[in-house]
Amino acid sequence: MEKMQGEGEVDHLAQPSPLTDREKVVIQESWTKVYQNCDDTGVTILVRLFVNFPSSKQYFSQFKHIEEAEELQRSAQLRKHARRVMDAINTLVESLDNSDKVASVLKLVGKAHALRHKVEPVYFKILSGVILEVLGEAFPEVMTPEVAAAWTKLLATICCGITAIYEEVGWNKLSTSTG
Ligand code: HEM
Repeated sequence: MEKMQGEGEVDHLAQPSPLTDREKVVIQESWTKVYQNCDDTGVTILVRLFVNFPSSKQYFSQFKHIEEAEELQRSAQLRKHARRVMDAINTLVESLDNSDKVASVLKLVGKAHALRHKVEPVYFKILSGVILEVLGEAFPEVMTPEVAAAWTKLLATICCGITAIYEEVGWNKLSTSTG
């Protein structure tokens, strides 16, 4: 049976302390390498999410019934979403010193996924664990313990911000009222 806990240590309920200047720098430096391989890394992350947590496919009309990793990898809808996730993370990483920009990106993503795509917020936590795992495997020389700790904090901040938007748009009320 599929595990529903994120694989990493990201806890979307605990509001992390703000990133330090040093953490911002190590995130930005490490991201440069990751973003150079944006398409491959994004697709690897999304395929891992959908293979390890098959229920996360339910929201995607074009590949929700596909099980084979190779076939998932070729899906245009998956590849498009991978690119969007990576581009959004890129904007966040570039804007670590601009809290208004970070808040507006999280608001857009949170609102669209809650209201339009109706994605359970737990999947953001699960995805964060998968991101940490794949970055650690694909870039072992970059993801030192210090860098991984900074990424864990950034991803927890993202999950926390998105969960706050879900609450703001009444996600609890909506999901309990529909059973
Ligand atoms: C950091 C995490 C994520 C980011 C930055 C992100 C970003 C985006 C963006 C920019 C779009 C396109 C614009 C829109 O329709 O709102 C999108 C669409 C979508 N996202 Fe996400 N997403 C994330 C995580 C997830 C997760 C965890 C799921 C579900 C398990 C999900 C499911 C969807 C679906 C179903 C669509 C519509 C796809 C389509 O119409 O082809 N997203 N996402």
